[in-house]
Amino acid sequence: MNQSIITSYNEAKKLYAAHGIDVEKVLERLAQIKISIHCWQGDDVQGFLFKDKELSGGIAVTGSYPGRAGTPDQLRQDLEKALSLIPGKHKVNLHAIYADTDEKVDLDELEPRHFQSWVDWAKERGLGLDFNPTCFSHPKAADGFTLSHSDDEIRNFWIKHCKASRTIAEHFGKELGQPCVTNFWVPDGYKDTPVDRLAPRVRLKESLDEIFSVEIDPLYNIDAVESKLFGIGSESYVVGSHEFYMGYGLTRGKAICLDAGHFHPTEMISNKLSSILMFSEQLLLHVSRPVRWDSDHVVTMDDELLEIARELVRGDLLSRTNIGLDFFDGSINHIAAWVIGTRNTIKALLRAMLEPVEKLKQIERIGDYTSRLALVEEFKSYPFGAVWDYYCASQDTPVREQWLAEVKRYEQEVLSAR
Ligand SMILES: C[C@H](O)[C@H](O)[C@@H](O)C(=O)CO
Ligand SMILES: [Mn+2]
Repeated sequence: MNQSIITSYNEAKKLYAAHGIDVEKVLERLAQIKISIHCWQGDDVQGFLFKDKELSGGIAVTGSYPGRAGTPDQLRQDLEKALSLIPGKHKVNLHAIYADTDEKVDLDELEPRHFQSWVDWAKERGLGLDFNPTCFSHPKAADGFTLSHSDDEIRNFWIKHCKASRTIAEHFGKELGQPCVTNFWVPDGYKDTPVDRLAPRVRLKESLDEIFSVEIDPLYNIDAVESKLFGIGSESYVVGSHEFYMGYGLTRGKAICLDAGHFHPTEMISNKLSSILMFSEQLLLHVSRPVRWDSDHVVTMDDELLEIARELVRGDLLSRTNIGLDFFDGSINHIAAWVIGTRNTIKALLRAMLEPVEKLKQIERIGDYTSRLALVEEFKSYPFGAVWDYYCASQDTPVREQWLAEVKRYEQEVLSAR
């Protein structure tokens, strides 16, 4: 390792040690944290099951940056490149439309064998897999309703798909020796104000109860349910609102998924974590970045990211929180997007771990808000960057922006040939 990285790290260690922070222990802890890296950033949420299907469900990818993955092999190759530039051991998050098969198979007929190549790949690389049923980009979701559809035939199709998804997830968990988190998100909602808000919610509840009626060992699969405030075409009403899934998750023992982009623009998910985890065993996060709306921008080191990380660290919530990413930016290099968003998420956790949490809590308890503000502000410019550089180097990943040259080289040699 470069001597200047070691020298800076040792100096930083002394500054943190003066506040009782053991940097080596922090790095050991950081290395245990898995981020669930979403495959869909790699191909603008296209998937492989249905060729040339329009993305639907009220979500949108803008931009047409060249080189997106067009086959499962390309997507895995790109993920490997991204993973080689991100410190730590992580998980990859798949959607059902990423099945790797030549068969003509619909969503309700998917089986674990259609994902065997992903399992083999993950096993070989020591990665975990997470999963999502895909309740969009399909003719049976064309009118914007799936699990809460008023037509039983359509609703049953989606119930079957979600059941199949849990069987696939269970297989992932068994094969990979770590639980697969299966996240249920449906786009169902109305563009304009509905007359009956209740009936679709009753149907969604019934569909979910039917899906979850099959017991699966949590050693293999953990279910999560994701709410949303609005989508494109569901501006006035979303069936699976935050209140709906809070109630559903808490009464059914399901993890609640909080997506940072699924709330009012000034409503932050960081302020929800300690409340939800007081009553729920587990939580799933979709770390994303809304810009004016649920725009799924690449995660940057903004105030909210740091606040999410602080909440997880200060409340000792990390062991019960599954951290997933959810952004899709088609205007920049797809691999760079993964690397920037994932490195930022890990770096924010490191920053949070390098704060004198116990000391700050004690100061707050005795009402010394002056010292609280002073210390929190001073710690913002403590040398966490030196610790981050050391961590990246010690994990055999590029230090600072060195990863960018590698992405550019890969773009020249691999992506530009697609
Ligand atoms: C593709 C994902 O499932 C999707 O982004 C979902 O998680 C979501 O956040 C929809 O807005
Ligand atoms: Mn999401």
